[in-house]
Amino acid sequence: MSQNSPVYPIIWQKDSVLLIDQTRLPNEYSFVEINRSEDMAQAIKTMIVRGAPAIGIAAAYGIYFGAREIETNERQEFLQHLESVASLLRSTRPTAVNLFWAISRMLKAAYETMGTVEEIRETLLQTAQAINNEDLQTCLAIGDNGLKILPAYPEKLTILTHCNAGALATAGYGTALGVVRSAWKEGRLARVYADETRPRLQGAKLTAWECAQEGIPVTVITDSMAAHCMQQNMIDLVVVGADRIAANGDTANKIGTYNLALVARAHNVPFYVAAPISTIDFSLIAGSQIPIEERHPAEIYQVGDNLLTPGGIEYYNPAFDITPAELITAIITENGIFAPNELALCQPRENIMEVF
Ligand SMILES: CSC[C@@H](O)[C@@H](O)C(=O)COP(=O)(O)O
Repeated sequence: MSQNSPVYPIIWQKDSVLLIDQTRLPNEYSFVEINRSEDMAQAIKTMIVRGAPAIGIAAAYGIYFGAREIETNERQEFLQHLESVASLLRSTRPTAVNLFWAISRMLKAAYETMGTVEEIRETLLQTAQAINNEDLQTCLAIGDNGLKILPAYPEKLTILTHCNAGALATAGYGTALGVVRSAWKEGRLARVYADETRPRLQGAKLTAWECAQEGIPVTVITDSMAAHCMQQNMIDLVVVGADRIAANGDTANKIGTYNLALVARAHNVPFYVAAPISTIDFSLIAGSQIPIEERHPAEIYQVGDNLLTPGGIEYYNPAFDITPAELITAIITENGIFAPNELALCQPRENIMEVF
């Protein structure tokens, strides 16, 4: 199995969590210490921690912090309090299903522990740590599975990716960037092209930073340059992450992913999604049912203190879009590679979404 990358965005230490502050990268590599559920909810909302698997892990620790915040030995009162912490954490970001998946798994662990409140707290800590550790293993497996698609392509590949689906967006290593890392380690990667990813620039700031850390050759382009690069035969394949995949394979990912998939189809460039099975929402028949987060328009009109647009105008700032399954070549998971219309074969680890 592949070796890990050195970037861990969520670190458990003694009785708090250290988050890499992703709003400050690449200019500053610093950590924020969190030990309260409300602060964890705020960190997810403000994108100190971001990326579908990472916000799931962060929310799991948030539930554990919530469990420490109530002084009671009464089981029912304790579980009720956990439910309200869960509601707060669920309200932070609507699109990435890993958030809801992780919270459900935490609540299930609490309900199924028949011991004292203190024993439930201990179970919750262990469950949060398990979610974190498992995600790292999952990403390594996705990276390894990604290698299986490479024989069909040139010896030295150029891969285009969008947003940041790297170590920073997961427990470590990454999903789409995990495939890139594995290809690099196998000597199969010539270069990765990173879309800058307007408006929050996760590609320019985070993906480029991660690649630079490990010496992976990276070229940042603006989102509007992808079609030109494909027309010039500069791109062998596209690999992106996902925030939520419906049962029919329609995939929600960072805004601009759909454009990229259309452009890739127009140029016969294969378009892969790399994601853990916890990102598949088998309760949704199609992508049209996936809730799309809308964020503050300042993300569009303001950079630092500079205003980019005139006053008195309107904005629309959806943070994600839906790529229809028919534009996706295949979905790379920890359990193997699946055609988007064959997702039922990948066997969800547990269909927890239906339990709660
Ligand atoms: C492995 S992360 C996959 C996705 O979460 C990623 O591509 C993405 O869209 C992240 O969006 P963000 O708004 O930065 O949380």
